Amino acid sequence: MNRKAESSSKKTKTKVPPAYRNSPAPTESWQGPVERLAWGGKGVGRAADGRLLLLEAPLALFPGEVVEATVIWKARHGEGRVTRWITRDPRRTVAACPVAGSCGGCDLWEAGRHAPDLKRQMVADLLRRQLGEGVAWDWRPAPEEARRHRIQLHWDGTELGYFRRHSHTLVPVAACPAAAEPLSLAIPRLKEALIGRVLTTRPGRWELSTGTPAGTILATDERGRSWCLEPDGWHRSEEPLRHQLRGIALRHEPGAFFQVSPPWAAEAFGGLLEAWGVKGRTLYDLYGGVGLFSALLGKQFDRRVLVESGEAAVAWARRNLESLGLPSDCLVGDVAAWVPEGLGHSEDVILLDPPRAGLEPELSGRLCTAGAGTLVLVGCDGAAFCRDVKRLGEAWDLEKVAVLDLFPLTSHVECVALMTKRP
Ligand SMILES: C[S@@+](CC[C@H](N)C(=O)[O-])C[C@H]1O[C@@H](n2cnc3c(N)ncnc32)[C@H](O)[C@@H]1O
Repeated sequence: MNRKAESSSKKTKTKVPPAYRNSPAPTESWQGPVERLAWGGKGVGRAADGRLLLLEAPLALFPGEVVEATVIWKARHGEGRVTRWITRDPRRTVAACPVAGSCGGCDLWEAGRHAPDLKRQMVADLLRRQLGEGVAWDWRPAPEEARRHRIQLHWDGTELGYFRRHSHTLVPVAACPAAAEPLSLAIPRLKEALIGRVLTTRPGRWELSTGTPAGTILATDERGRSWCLEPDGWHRSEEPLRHQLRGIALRHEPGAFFQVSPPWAAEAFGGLLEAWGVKGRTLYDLYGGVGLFSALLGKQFDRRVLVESGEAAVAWARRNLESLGLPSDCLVGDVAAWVPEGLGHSEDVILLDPPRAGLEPELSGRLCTAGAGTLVLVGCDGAAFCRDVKRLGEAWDLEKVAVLDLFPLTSHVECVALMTKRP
């Protein structure tokens, strides 16, 4: 093929959706019942020859529903997108969001008030399969009023909105019912300022965030520059976000990691750690962010060592814990490199809250040599969490598991384990 013919053939290639990319297999149509929900909210179906099928639908699937899907077959299983419902579960409801189904944010809108039941089933299935029948666990549902205190929007030069699921196609939004009301009301104000060139007009990501209680609104661009929304418009701001949570004050840079729904997260984690009686001499707060867990556990420990890779987060952790009168060593570092063999003494607690991917294998191995008597593992990806609990199981006994519904309307949850060191 000459160069011209080659380049024209490239131009005419059709765009393949990400879930179907790299697949040599053609798509085919499948019809059948959803047997159960797998981890992550996908429905499990089965082909006539018994092969497993993972089904994705934009707004929840209920076990027992009969659906039609477009499927591609991989080596061992199929992946399908639901295109039609043959039977619908009577619990399915109308989504209270005009862009539900097209925006990639909340995947359980049509489950309505039954969404927590679906999540609970999903988690039960995962924990039973991964950790065994005998593991008892606590479920902490989200309160009705839990809302997001930060949302990530995209500006394409004309429209402001969320990305469509599995794509970079913009879905314009004028409001977001999953966000705290002041944040939702700020969306059109941000768009107005972008259109009016009051704020930088370059296409890119914007984060809208608010503190606790929700009130002050900050818009942060990709370069980390923030503007505060005042009655007369947006003003450049260097101020941190401020949260009052369970009687403690925390501050952090806008745009940095903090719990999505801080009042509920603080209540859920704080209540749980209190109920579990987590206390001791030194707390190793690993992946510590701006010090949320060190602050929540406060005077339950004589001393805290916080390790976190973000320099700005560590600077805020130092200020936060100092203001709370909690003596702490806050260190910038990679937890996997920092954790030594034999960390801590029997009265110490190691608390780990890693990013989604969980713990690196060498880190789990080193934690198995620790001298600390108690370990708390927090994980926002259930599969990675179970894998890490099993790896740590070489030296640590699993005492308790709790699952917190920190992300209402989505199939995401936060898993927490309490483990004690075997003598
Ligand atoms: C899930 S967040 C938890 C933060 C904090 N515990 C909280 O609840 O606010 C994970 C944190 O780990 C930090 N992090 C990511 N990789 C890291 C690493 N290899 N070593 C240390 N910190 C890391 C991130 O910057 C982030 O602040």
